[in-house]
Amino acid sequence: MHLMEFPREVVLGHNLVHEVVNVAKRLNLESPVLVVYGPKTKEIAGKDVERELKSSFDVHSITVKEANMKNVEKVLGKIKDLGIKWAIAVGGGSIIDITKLASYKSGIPFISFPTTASHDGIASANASIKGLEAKTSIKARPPLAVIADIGIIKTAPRRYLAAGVGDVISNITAVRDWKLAHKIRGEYFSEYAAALSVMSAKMVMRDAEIIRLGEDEGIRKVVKALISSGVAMSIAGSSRPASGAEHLFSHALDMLLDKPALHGEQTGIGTIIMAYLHGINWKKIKETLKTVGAPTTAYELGIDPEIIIEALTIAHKIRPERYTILGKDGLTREAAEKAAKITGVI
Ligand SMILES: NC(=O)C1=CN([C@@H]2O[C@H](COP(=O)(O)OP(=O)(O)OC[C@H]3O[C@@H](n4cnc5c(N)ncnc54)[C@H](OP(=O)(O)O)[C@@H]3O)[C@@H](O)[C@H]2O)C=CC1
Ligand SMILES: O=C(CO)COP(=O)(O)O
Ligand SMILES: [Zn+2]
Repeated sequence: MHLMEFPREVVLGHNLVHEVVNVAKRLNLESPVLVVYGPKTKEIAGKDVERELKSSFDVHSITVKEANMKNVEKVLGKIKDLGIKWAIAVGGGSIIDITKLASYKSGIPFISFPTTASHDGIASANASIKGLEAKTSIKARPPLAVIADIGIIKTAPRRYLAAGVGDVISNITAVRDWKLAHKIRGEYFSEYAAALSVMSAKMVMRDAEIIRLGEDEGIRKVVKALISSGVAMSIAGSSRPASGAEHLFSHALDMLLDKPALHGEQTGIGTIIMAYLHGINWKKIKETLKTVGAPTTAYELGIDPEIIIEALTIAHKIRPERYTILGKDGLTREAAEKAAKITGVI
């Protein structure tokens, strides 16, 4: 059986803190609600969401930070102890993932209230939690609703919007890898999921000049692309349409570094290199990332070139069941260095 679940409502616009109660009421959500935020996102929007909800619901809140199992358990504990009926995640990818997994494990719905446009987990059904045996995302459920306030997302440093482009542009190489796995390994391939995923990437590439400005129009475009990318993953029933070898490279960096760069920054650079390996137009990908202000070199990423090479050589081991351009044996050190040098990443 292949169950596809999607958000019931996606609200995109301005001053949406006031809209949270209306959305919750339309979805027949009841008290008590748990608001989940991080230390920063509490100040950015969390407290306001909490205040607004208090007019109609019994409200509890919790501050968490890193997306690890300890924090998921903390949120789960609150949900169980307080008999929470639904949750709302106000934050970046980490806060959304913690809430997504806790809500899935406890069987309650959650609303996604992103404060950045930096990742395509906003509307997706999977959660990335660190410290698990799986170094990649695991299955959960998508949010019941997404409320994306452009004014709030605009307050995030520009770096986050550029990272969002890096996460969406990954779809180009992810779908190439998926097609390869379909041809070579007979893996299930969804034309619809692949088409939606590639379209999202192509649209941000086309609109890079608008996105670069960091104004409302560009933010809207990135948010829509991130949501579409999440929907493509739900259609596929896995992160396949949005995660190929470029994501394996990013996961490898996460393993090797105490302080990795932003997820989307790393996947963007991974896309340049994997596009080169696929023999497609990697220069166009690099140009798009440059245009939106995303890093395109190890130096800009703040990562030692040696670590880039190492990540490229170990990436294929991270999710061996997902066939990619890296093949079963991965890149030799020489091949990794060459690919990184030719593309100007190191
Ligand atoms: N589930 C999925 O399908 C996917 C999941 N991911 C995951 O998402 C995570 C990456 O998300 P990302 O958003 O890049 O990073 P984080 O969620 O880790 O956020 C990084 C920092 O940005 C802060 N922040 C959030 N919003 C704002 C704002 N408006 N202004 C200023 N600072 C802000 C956060 O604050 P605070 O400290 O308050 O939290 C945090 O300190 C990774 O763990 C990745 O694996 C990525 C793609 C897909
Ligand atoms: O980040 C993701 C999609 O953008 C999720 O990918 P993974 O399943 O590789 O963690
Ligand atoms: Zn990603």
